[in-house]
Amino acid sequence: MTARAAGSSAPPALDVRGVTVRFAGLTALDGVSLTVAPGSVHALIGPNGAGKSTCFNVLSGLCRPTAGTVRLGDAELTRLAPHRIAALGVARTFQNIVTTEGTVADNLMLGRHALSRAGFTAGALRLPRAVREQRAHLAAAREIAELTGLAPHFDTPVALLSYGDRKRVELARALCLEPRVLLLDEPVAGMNAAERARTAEVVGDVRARLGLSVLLVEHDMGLVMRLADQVTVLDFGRVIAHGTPDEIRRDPEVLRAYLGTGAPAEEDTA
Ligand SMILES: Nc1ncnc2c1ncn2[C@@H]1O[C@H](COP(=O)(O)OP(=O)(O)OP(=O)(O)O)[C@@H](O)[C@H]1O
Repeated sequence: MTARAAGSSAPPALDVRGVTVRFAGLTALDGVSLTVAPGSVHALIGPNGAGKSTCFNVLSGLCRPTAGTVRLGDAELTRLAPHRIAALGVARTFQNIVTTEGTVADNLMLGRHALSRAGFTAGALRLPRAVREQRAHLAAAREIAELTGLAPHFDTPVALLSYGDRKRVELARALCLEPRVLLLDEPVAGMNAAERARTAEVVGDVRARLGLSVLLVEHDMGLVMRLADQVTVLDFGRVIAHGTPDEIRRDPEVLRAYLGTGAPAEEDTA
């Protein structure tokens, strides 16, 4: 795999400082700070409406914060356009988007598009440089397919895959950007127990093999507790707790925040 994905050097820390987002009178995020340590899995949890998706939207450039900063190492990400944030090594998946078009290979090659250097004209004319580059991208896409368990389906139309596999195509497509930080928005939402367990395994493998950092939004507490090194808890746009999964499980503020929406009980992802 190419240099950035090989994990030869640890990714820089993703540092979120005092981020506030207001939507016409509603404060969706209120001075949120958290740091995703290099190479760690960091979970962002909280009841419905707590601000998790808004936080992801700020980190990926879809939403401009009213105040605060986001940095990846020395690079300032605050208010950059989404494609510039992706180019700096932050890739994301979306909660509700599940691919239905093209083959697995087509989708992964779309993920490689941002890394193409040869340009459209050179590609269309099949100039040698463009052909070589295309071959290298295809090889990288195959490696990602292997890592995410999609290799047997590489040439299969995604419409024919199970829901769990289709959601993993999204994860694989984000990985094709060779990110240093991966933002996973509810990667197991809607999956059955077997699919959730498989995805948890894939995320663990991805982190171990590629050495990237993962920020994870997920309602499945079993998955969070199993994968996360650190957990930040949001409630009504504010950070109410931060710690290891064990500390979070016992935190009275967290238990209080979840009362009425169901305590953060662990679902079975084993
Ligand atoms: N574009 C928007 N305009 C106005 N309000 C918004 C907008 N996006 C989010 N909100 C509000 O901001 C708050 C935080 O929403 P957000 O979607 O970030 O929460 P969440 O923690 O991701 O919730 P869930 O777990 O249900 O996905 C909610 O009150 C929501 O209604």
